[in-house]
Amino acid sequence: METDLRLESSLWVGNKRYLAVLTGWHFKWTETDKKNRDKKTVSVPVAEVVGVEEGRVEILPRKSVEDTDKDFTVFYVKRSSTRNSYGLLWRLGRTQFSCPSRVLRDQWTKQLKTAVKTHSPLRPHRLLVFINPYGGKKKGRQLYHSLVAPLFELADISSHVIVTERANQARDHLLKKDLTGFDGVVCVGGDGMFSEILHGVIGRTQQEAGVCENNPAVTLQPCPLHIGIIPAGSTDCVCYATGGVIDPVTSALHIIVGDSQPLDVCSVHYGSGLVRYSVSLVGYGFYGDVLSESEKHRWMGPVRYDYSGTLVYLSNRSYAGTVHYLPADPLLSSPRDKTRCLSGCGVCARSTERLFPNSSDSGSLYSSYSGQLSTESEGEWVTVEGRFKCVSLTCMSSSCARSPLGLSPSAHLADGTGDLILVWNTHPLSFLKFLHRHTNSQDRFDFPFVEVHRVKAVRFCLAGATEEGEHEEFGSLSAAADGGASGCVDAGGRNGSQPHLEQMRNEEKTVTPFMCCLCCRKAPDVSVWNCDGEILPFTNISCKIHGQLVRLYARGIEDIASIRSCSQETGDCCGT
Ligand SMILES: Nc1ncnc2c1ncn2[C@@H]1O[C@H](COP(=O)(O)OP(=O)(O)OP(=O)(O)O)[C@@H](O)[C@H]1O
Ligand SMILES: CCCCCCCCCCCCC/C=C/[C@@H](O)[C@H](CO)NC(=O)CCCCC
Ligand SMILES: [Ca+2]
Repeated sequence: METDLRLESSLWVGNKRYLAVLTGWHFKWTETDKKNRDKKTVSVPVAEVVGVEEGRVEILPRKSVEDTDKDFTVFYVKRSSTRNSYGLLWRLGRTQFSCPSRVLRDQWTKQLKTAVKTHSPLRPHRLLVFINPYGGKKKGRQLYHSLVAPLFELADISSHVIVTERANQARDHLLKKDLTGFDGVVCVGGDGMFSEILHGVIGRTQQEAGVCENNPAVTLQPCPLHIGIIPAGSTDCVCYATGGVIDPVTSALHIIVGDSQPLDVCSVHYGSGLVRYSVSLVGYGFYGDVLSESEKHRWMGPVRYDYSGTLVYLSNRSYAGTVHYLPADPLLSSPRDKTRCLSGCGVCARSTERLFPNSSDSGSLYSSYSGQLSTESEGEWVTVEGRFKCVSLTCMSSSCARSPLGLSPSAHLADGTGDLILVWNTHPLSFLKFLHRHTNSQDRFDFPFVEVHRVKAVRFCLAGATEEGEHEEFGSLSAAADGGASGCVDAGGRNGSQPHLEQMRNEEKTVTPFMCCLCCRKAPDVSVWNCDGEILPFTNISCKIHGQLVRLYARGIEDIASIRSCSQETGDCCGT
């Protein structure tokens, strides 16, 4: 195949002559002088070619085509670093080539298009796009139409766009409507909008596979539809943590080239029911209180979190509880090993082999997934009881602009584990130091009142609450040998009605002390759980991490050093 696709000829860019070569994987052009000596080379991986057009074409600020016989234009990914982010910005590079003849021009465009098809099999052809017009600074619709839609058009992607009119419309659509022909789902919005898509995509997949989501012991079916995120929210934590930048053009280009980043998902259960899924934060205490306070100040927009964070910090609360956790294998990785999960991460790749052992290629999208319960041995549960400032569980680093290394800088996106961070009650100034370290690269776990554990599952109990009943449901992760499909009740999020949870919610309310407001003198005994920015109506919850349950159109955070060393130079840039 390599040899079939090879093409080599002289081409002109402006008034300079280049030797252009298309091998299987790369399209390169090298400037040559009159004595045929090589000067600089531009090399673009074929998988990062966005589009090939006949003539002299521009797409931004608006599309213009000069339909000449001997010219063609190549659009491709061009990288640049950014000052306040860890990842790389992707921009649209563009080079216009002139050929000596029309025949050669047609040969180049045909070969390039074939090479692109061959080397990026996961490129989407048809996408379902949901825009939340009210997310973040309310610019989602404008961002999509001005920056993203022209790129999708250039890449021959057809999209069905739905501007949402209510919360949960996107989730309900994914659960109920015909999704035939779509390769992926794109959300234009923030973490809340992503969460809707996540629930829709996971729920739909389990529904079609006959798997019960309520049972924490069951192995959920990985989702075939990819999810793309065009960031237009307040925190955009999922986008930041999976790419290192918050930038609509970068996200659109990752979607176009069909990048595929697996992501761990945590299911949160109460008793025998699924409550929600989470990818970034399941947090009790400080983060729950900040969220609950910030909901009163939504009108402030993204600064509501800073305002509420200050108020909650000043209220100096801590909460009693018992945390049970199931440690992950300490030989595989550790939350304090000072490594970072970067694009092509070895820890995540080895987890793919462990999670999907019969698959020869992780890119084959779970082709050998059997739907069986995990055979991994369960290990010993550990119990910790005390008073905490906060209890946080995160499946990934949860980095965001506020905290560029996140809650747990060495957490992995796709290793099948989460990091449990326990912050014991401490002096307010010590807690402030801990919080402050989230804004820089100092070790946030290097305090005597902080512990962090890499885990597969967690349970939380209010102090004094009996564990009976609840624990029987979750005591053994491998107990539900029926695959979970039998006797299952409708899971939370499936269609908006959650009758089994509604009843339990009422029961729990009768034993949960009233959550008082900040102006009361007496501090409340009980906090709330923040689950990816949603307040949970339960306190005694169980969580289980599902390795690589979904896939995003992303590739993790690119290591700037290794990209620089690959000596890529690019042509002119027509991105924004
Ligand atoms: N048309 C709509 N009207 C009202 N709410 C909506 C609509 N569409 C979606 N939503 C809901 O709005 C909530 C918040 O949206 P989103 O996540 O996009 O922005 P955000 O809250 O500003 O950002 P972040 O979640 O990153 O902090 C989501 O939970 C989503 O369910
Ligand atoms: C002295 C300076 C103190 C600064 C403290 C900074 C600490 C920042 C930690 C950031 C953790 C982000 C975790 C991500 C949570 C998201 O799933 C969720 C939905 O968007 N956001 C929030 O709940 C919003 C929660 C916002 C919490 C602040
Ligand atoms: Ca993980």
